[in-house]
Order: sequence, then C-alpha cells, then structure tokens
Amino acid sequence: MIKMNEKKSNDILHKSRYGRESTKKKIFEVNQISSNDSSQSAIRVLPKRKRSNKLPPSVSRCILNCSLRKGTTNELSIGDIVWAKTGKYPIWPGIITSDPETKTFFKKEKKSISMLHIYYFNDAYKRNWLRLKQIFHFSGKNDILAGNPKLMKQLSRSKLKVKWSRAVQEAECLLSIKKNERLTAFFDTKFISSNHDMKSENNIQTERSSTHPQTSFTPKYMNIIPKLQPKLELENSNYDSATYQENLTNITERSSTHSQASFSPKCKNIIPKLKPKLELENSYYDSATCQENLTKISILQKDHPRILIPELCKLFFTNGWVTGTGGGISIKYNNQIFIAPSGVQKERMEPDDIFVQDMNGADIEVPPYEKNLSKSQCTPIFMCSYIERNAGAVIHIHSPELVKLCLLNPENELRISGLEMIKGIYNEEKGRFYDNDEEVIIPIIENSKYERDLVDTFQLALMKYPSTSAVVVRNHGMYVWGSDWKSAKTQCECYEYVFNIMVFKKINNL
Ligand SMILES: CSC[C@@H](O)[C@@H](O)C(=O)COP(=O)(O)O
Ligand SMILES: [Zn+2]
Repeated sequence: MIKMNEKKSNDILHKSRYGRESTKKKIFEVNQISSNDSSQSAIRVLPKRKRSNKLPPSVSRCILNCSLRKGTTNELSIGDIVWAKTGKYPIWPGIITSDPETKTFFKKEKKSISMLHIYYFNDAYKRNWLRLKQIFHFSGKNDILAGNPKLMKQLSRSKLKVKWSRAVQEAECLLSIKKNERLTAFFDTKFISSNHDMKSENNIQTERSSTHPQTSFTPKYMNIIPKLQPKLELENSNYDSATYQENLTNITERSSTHSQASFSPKCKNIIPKLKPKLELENSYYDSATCQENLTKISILQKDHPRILIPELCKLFFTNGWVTGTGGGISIKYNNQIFIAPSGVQKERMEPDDIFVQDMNGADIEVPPYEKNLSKSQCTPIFMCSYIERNAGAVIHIHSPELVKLCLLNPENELRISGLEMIKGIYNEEKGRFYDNDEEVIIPIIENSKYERDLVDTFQLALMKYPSTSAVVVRNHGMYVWGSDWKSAKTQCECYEYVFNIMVFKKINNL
C-alpha cells in the first residue's frame, strides 16, 4: 500500500499540439492501491485503528483487461509502466495513474473507446488520456529499439534524444521497483521542493521541446544522475548524458556474477564513482546491486530509516559489529520506531525488511508476508532506551573487542580515562560530551538466554548510571543510544576505539 500526498491539485490543463496535457502546478494526488491486494508484494501498512480501511471507489484498484498487441491480453492498472505513442512524438514511456480531476485511470469515450490515463516520464509531469491502441507494456529500452530500427533513426536525429533517454531511464528505474511503490517515487514532491538541483535542471531544459511548457522539477530518483554527471564530464568532455545512459543500461544488463574487471572502460569509470556515492564498499558490489541501490536510494530520502538501517548494518557488518546475524539497530523517525528484522544477514537487509511500530509497541508497518520476517529480539531493549532515555536511535553491536575487554575485566563496570576519543561520548546526565580528562563509566550487565530477559537489569543499569549512553552485556555486546542515529553511531565508534586501547593496555599491563 502506498502512503501518498493527499493535497488536492487545482490543475490547469493545457493541450499541446501533440495532444499532451500538462499541469502548471505540481501534482499532488491520491493514487492508492488496496493493501489487501494479493498481487502486491509490498510493505504491509497496517491500518490505523480508528480509521476505516475502505478506500474510496475512485482510488481502489480496478483491473482492466485490454488487448494491446495482437493476440495478447494484458492487464493494465495503476502503477504499470507503458510505452505511449502520441502524435509526432517518439514513442514515450509513461506510468498509468488516476486523473487528478476525475480520480479514475480508465474511461470509455464515444463509441466505447477505452482510454487510459498516464503521466509521461521526464516530461514535466505532462499527462494524457490515451486510447488503448496507443499504449503497450514497457519492458525496457532494448526491447523497443531492437524491434524498431525506425525509432532508432528518429531518435538519433531528434533533439529529444537525451530527454528520451532520461525518460526511459526513469521508467526502467520505476519498473525495477514494486508496482505499488512506483507512484510514491514518481510523485515525490518532498525531493522536488528540497533537493532540486537547478544547475542540472537547466541542462535538461535546454533539451526540452519548445512546444512543452517548462516546469522546474525532476523526480527524485533521477537525482543521482545529474549529481554524477558533471564529474564524469570533467574527465571526458565527450561523455554526454546519452552515453551515460547507455553505460548505466550496460551495467544493469550485466549478470551479478560478473566481476568489475569485466566491465567496459566506461562502466569502470562509473562504478568507482557510484560506489562512494552510495557507500557500497563491499566486495560483492556488482552491477545488479548498483542498479538496485540506485533505485532504492532514490525512492526514499537517504536519511529515511528504511534506507539508513540497511546501509548502517552493512557498514557495521564490515566493522565486525553485526556478524553472524547478531546485533542490530533501531531508529526513531517522526515518532515511529523503525526496527531491523531478526536473525537475518544484517549486511543484506532491504528497505522493506524493516518493521515500524509506535511507541506503545503497536505495529504500523511490517515487511511483506512472504518474506517471513520477525522483529529483532532486541526490540524490548530498544524500546527501553526510547522510553527511559528519550533516545533517537539505538545500536546493538557484538563487538569482539568489547567481549575481549569483558574477559579481561570481571567488574560490573568499565572505567575509561585518559583518551582523546572520550570526547565523542555523551554524558547523558550533564547533557554534554565528556572532556578528555574525565572518566567514563559504563555499566556491565550479565548476559541471558534471551535478549528480552535483559530488560530488567538493563533498566536498573540506566537508573544506576544516569550519565551513561551505553550498557555492556557481558560476553555478548553492547547497546548504545543517542539523540539520533549519527550520535549513536559516533558514540559506537568512540566506544569501540577506547575498548581497543583498553584491551591493549590490559594485555600489556600498561
Ligand atoms: C548470533 S544470534 C544473536 C542474537 O541472539 C541477539 O543477541 C542479537 O543481537 C540479534 O538479534 P536479532 O533478533 O537478530 O536482531
Ligand atoms: Zn545481541
């Protein structure tokens, strides 16, 4: 199910000479797909208790059987990506949506002609009602080019070539994500208003047809391209966006088993630049992952917990903190608690694997049923940190360094002093960071069979140590919290650093 912007639009429609309709204002509309639709494999958003779960008829999903290509019957509905042929335009990709005015995506015109409503990609949110014969399923750029040499010719001469490539890329991006998430991505107005890069937009506008009214926004998931492009252009002046697009396509076409070494030189150029951008440093980084992550990062904001939790877990895995499925993280966001799943490969988490609950523990969103996931066993401790310490994020790590330190230190607390990195640890009682000449005292609680059984001693430790931002679980790991994920992460790093030094000191009797 999709949570959409529900602002009503007062759209003013303008027909261009090719029959396209555009809006002068940004589009905000409701295009919801029923959550009990079994064909959707999406995050299950659990209905709010007091609200009716019934969708208005205008937005409920209705499936349309239509014969598009000779001899085939296709089902088209909201969220489907299609090719659309409109006037003299090259065939252009679009997405089936509701008309913001009539709230329907399907209608019959005179003589019972079936029409579908679409928005075109990379075309300033222009939209149109088209006859079925003008539309067919989109399955990627190569499909259409292979069977249509005339189109290749038309495009190579057209000044819309770059714009078309971007539209196709946008369509391919959306095609690779779940159908019921596509509209959210397509109409991501938050990005449009906040992250919009005017410089890169200017580049796009020069490519736009003069017959089309200009608007100044681009869908969020296209953001990654304009940001990368200038860098590439510096190194290779002939490297235009069409070539870039081509190379991105090459990347996506490659098998995940291919190593980077087998990429063409241009792809090699792209990969190292994408890697740091996406913070995907793992050795198994491959073309499929690259494309997948391009899509995912663009769908949601980079600091959204659904993006952050998998990203941080991947990082923590490489730090050796969440190996063997151990450890985890939870982030509070808009008063909702996002929690990693239990017993999974923590470095391979996906945005829709994350559980969301409220502060009372009531589920708000859960992963798709078929993923068969359960919430982290650490949830009771996470919640305890939120409630008792008003945390913004909690990290649980299984640091081997810390376990070593526990073995060297049988006391019920760890005392750390004389290290500069102490200054990165927050004194919760004083409401400030420690000075390097102060002593940090961290409680150690005994381990238990189940994580949930730690709650009582954890709570006691919080009471006894009001300054602490962490609790060590002996021979197990540690819980660290902060006002936000950055604070929790930074503190984890500082703790890990000082533990390492402490082990060295103890071993060497220093
Ligand atoms: C190696 S299993 C570790 C678990 O028992 C637990 O300690 C842990 O940290 C992870 O719990 P999880 O439920 O996977 O989030
Ligand atoms: Zn654990």
